[in-house]
Amino acid sequence: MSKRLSETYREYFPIGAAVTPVSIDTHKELLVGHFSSLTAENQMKPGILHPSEHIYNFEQGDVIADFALQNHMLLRGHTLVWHNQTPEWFFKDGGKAASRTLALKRMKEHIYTVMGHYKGRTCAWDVVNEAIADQAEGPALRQAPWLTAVGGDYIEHAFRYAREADSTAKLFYNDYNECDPVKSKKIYELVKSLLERGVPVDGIGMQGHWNIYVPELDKIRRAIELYASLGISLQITELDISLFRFDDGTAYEKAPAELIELQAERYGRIFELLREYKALFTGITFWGIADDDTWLSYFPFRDRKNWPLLFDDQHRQKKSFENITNF
Ligand SMILES: Oc1ccccc1CN[C@@H]1C=C[C@@H](O)[C@H](O)[C@H]1O
Repeated sequence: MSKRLSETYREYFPIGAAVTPVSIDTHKELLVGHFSSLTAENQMKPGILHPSEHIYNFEQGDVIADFALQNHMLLRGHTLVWHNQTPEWFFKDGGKAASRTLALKRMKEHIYTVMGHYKGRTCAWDVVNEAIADQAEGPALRQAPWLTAVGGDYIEHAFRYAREADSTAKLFYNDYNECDPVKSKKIYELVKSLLERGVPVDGIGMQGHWNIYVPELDKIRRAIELYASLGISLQITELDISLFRFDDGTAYEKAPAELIELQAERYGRIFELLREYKALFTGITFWGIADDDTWLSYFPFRDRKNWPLLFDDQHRQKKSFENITNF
């Protein structure tokens, strides 16, 4: 019997995957065999859940939540307050911009309704996603509709509403490029200031959209140590290891063997590091299940094939899988 990923990591942390209502069917064998936590890749975001003020669509999210329940898996909620995949109606009032009061009322109602619907089935929520600007210079917070409508305290309100809505779920601040020395300091300062004001943040989600070159291991280590110094839990929430640097538009028909080898080495080293910090991590989630099911074949370049995960296009275990399970 080949190794089962989640069994191998039973003493370390739950191993999860981002799924869709389609992939829980097409990749069921891999999911049930190797993963113990699920995240809805898109089906629990405002754009799908709450397309207009008085309409909620829980059907797709429920398919994923039901699958997690039936297969005794954890479920991470992703995400409540974000600058992307969030309908414009949240920020409009007739022909003008919604007031701060109206925007906060809608945020509260969204969070209460969505978290209320999944209460008892979600172990954690990415309450706020990607609030920090990537630019080294300028304001710490990225320009975002919630920032424009509410002001800089939109993040604090989101977490307070979330705690009121579901006191059992762990509440995460989630972001990418989270190991960049400049951005990690800004994430740290944001969460530190929230905690100092008694805002209920339970953890930091390090998305982990990495590649075979960067971030270097010492940058990952420094970010882990920096965030851990806040005394909150950590999760890798969207792990994939691209074969390309972010803005490299190179394309291949088939994954070059030497890059797959580099990727396997990289996965091995990264999981060695994560195991070293197992006391800090409460979950490691991959952003997809197998290479035939990755958003990176469509981002940042449309229809440019990528092979960032542990299982290949035919759902076979890659060298990366072996390198993180043989230790
Ligand atoms: O790695 C990035 C680079 C630029 C923008 C966003 C990201 C990551 N952003 C993530 C990726 C995919 C979405 O499905 C997730 O909800 C989002 O959190």
